[in-house]
Amino acid sequence: MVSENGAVNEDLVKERQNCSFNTLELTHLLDGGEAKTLERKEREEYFLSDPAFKDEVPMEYLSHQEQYEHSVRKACHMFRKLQEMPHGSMDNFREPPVESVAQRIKQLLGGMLGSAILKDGNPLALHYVMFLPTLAGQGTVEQQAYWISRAWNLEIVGTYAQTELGHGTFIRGLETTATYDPSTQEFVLNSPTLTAYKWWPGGLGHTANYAVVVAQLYTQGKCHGIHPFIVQLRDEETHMPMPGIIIGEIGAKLGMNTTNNGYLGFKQVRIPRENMLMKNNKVLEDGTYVKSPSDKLTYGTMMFVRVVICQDMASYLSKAVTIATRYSAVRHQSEMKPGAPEPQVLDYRTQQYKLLPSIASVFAMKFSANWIWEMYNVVNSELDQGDLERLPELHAVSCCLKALCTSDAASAVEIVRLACGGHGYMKSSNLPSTYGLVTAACTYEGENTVLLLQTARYLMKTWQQARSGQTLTPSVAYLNLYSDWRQPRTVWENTTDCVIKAFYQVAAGKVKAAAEHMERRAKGGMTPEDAWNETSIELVAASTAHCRAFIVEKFIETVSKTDVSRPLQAVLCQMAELYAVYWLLNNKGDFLMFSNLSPADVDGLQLWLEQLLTKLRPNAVGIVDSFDIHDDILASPLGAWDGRVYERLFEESQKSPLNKEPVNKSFHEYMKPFLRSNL
Ligand SMILES: CCCCCCCC/C=C\CCCC(=O)SCCNC(=O)CCNC(=O)[C@H](O)C(C)(C)COP(=O)(O)OP(=O)(O)OC[C@H]1O[C@@H](n2cnc3c(N)ncnc32)[C@H](O)[C@@H]1OP(=O)(O)O
Ligand SMILES: Cc1cc2nc3c(=O)[nH]c(=O)nc-3n(C[C@H](O)[C@H](O)[C@H](O)COP(=O)(O)OP(=O)(O)OC[C@H]3O[C@@H](n4cnc5c(N)ncnc54)[C@H](O)[C@@H]3O)c2cc1C
Repeated sequence: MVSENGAVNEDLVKERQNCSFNTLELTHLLDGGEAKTLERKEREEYFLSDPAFKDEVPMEYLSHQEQYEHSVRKACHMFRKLQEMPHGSMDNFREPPVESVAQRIKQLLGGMLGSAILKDGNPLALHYVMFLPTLAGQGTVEQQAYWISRAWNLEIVGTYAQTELGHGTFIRGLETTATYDPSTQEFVLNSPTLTAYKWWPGGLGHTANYAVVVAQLYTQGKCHGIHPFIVQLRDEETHMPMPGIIIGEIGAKLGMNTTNNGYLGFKQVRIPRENMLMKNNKVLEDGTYVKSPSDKLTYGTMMFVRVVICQDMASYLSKAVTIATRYSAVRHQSEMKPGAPEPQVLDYRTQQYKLLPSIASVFAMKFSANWIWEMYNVVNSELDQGDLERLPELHAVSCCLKALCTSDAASAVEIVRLACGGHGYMKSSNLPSTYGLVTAACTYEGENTVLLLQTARYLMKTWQQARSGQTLTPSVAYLNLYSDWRQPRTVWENTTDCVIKAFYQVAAGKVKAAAEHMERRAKGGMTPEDAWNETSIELVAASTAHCRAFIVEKFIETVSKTDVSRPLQAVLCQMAELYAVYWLLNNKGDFLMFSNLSPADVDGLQLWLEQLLTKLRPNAVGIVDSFDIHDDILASPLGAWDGRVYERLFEESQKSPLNKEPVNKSFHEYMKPFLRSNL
């Protein structure tokens, strides 16, 4: 079934002919309307048609240093083009406020355009993703006016230096100190130990010349906890490290090798008092400390990034499933029936089970990412008005959503990579590096287990409120409804209403079980902290169940409210059902324990899942086509639109530097003498 002369692969042609809905309609829905699709395509054309972004030699064949140098060149060119972008599509891009344009930055830096231009990470990403948002979120109006305009115009390049060699999660335990000296009105930054060295910040190694540094603030002999400071790291002209700054790159990693993650030590480095970001807490000239209404406002940038990561994961996963689904339509293997032609691997039920729930996950992530982005904006404007009431809820939802979106994306990318057999193991397939980018997000911006435990903390509190009969906010209101799983069981039905209810019953059951087990341990004499630690496996499970219920509900709700044609509505409903039934069956023990599901209902659910796979199979290629991902963004011989998988794989092999000469010199130097010696 190999096409000739560059024609589209015949299998893909048939798949596209058999698609039951209008793929353009779904593209527009996902982009947010036809105009947005056009804008996106214009933007893609503007960047991707530029020869300066083409790699003569694939990045994987370059040295670590060359990879970095190419990435800096491309990143600078990308942001130059951004500044020069023709009027119309990006006209307010040059203007702060930063967060209002964060969505556009996401499109550039994130899993779509960004990863097409800079395949293994962007050395300038932290400047946009964390340095600028921290200036905007933590700086006073005067600080914003000075620093944001310098950063926005790329007169300076910044990063966000929080994590240290000794501490990433426990930020109250950071060791870097910033001690106020009222005689000179300066802060003195110091790294008292090796473990106090900053470790990990993106772009810190050799790219940034400034950083927001998070350090323990000392003034008038007292420590006031961690605060953000702007520190100059390198000379603006020569780029040499400033006096007292010890700086470099941390070394090669599983992925993200061009983000230039760095280390940073301070030897009594002095900065002006005005360099402490003082929107929330302040230090006056005489050293008096003025506290803000909540210390947690200092954590605002982390919250912002956790929210945007969800969207980013949807982008990476949509690429991976597009590659694997198109490949599975083109790939033929084995015999389903004796003597019959080799079927497309997409026709194997097990292959459908790998691909279709992963495709459904893209929608689930997109819809919940949109929801949390809106909530973030609303709560953030409330915070600006001094109303902190919904901050804990936003923190709880953003923590668990970040954790589930990243861990689901990492598992699904690996599942679909394996679904491509040997070819998925090739770097050129782009699946290994996509995995590297996605799995990193399980750790950065809050390690996932730790974040799930943050949500659990909130759930334990709301559980106590539910028990005392208080009304709860919408995201946890189910705890009032389903607090007793021993209530009489009703009949199970294979309907979305019954399924949503069951997900919430499971979440409530797990929250209750964790709370009771913790209480029992405390009553038995354990300290609350020990009881928490002993119960933490169940606490993580409760948080996960809470978040899964929420994602399932948002998916089903969004699909049912979406105004689209009937054929598309049918496909979206099937996707939402598949997502729900897949996760239900994967955790059936929980559902048997806490919901109306009984063992006799499980066969029916399995059948429902299989029926959904059958219904969705003919539309698999159509759905991933609707993601409308440019071939240069997919960057994979397995996933290109035309399906010329084998020709492209062969072309890619020719780029190996080893194939430049028929005999490698190692033959003469080592092999030949060795072989001769054996004669
Ligand atoms: C452009 C699009 C592409 C995006 C892709 C980005 C690519 C860029 C690549 C990489 C960037 C990565 C950058 C980083 O990793 S920066 C470093 C991030 N570090 C972390 O996230 C550290 C994680 N640790 C923490 O957040 C915290 O330490 C903690 C685990 C939450 C614990 O904090 P702490 O010990 O102070 O708090 P307590 O546990 O005692 O809790 C105290 C109460 O505060 C509440 N809390 C905690 N955090 C927050 C918050 N952010 N907002 C609001 N409230 C918060 C907590 O719930 C407690 O409340 P309670 O009422 O129970 O007392
Ligand atoms: C690719 C990448 C980019 C990064 N970029 C930046 C950056 O730009 N700026 C920056 O400041 N940082 C950055 N980081 C650091 C990142 O934020 C931290 O790695 C992350 O917060 C986790 O901290 P840790 O590495 O110290 O892990 P640890 O906290 O040491 O985690 C190790 C293990 O301990 C467990 N653990 C820790 N605490 C608890 C607890 N309370 N309860 C239960 N279990 C616990 C964790 O679950 C985990 O299993 C980056 C990291 C990566 C991987």
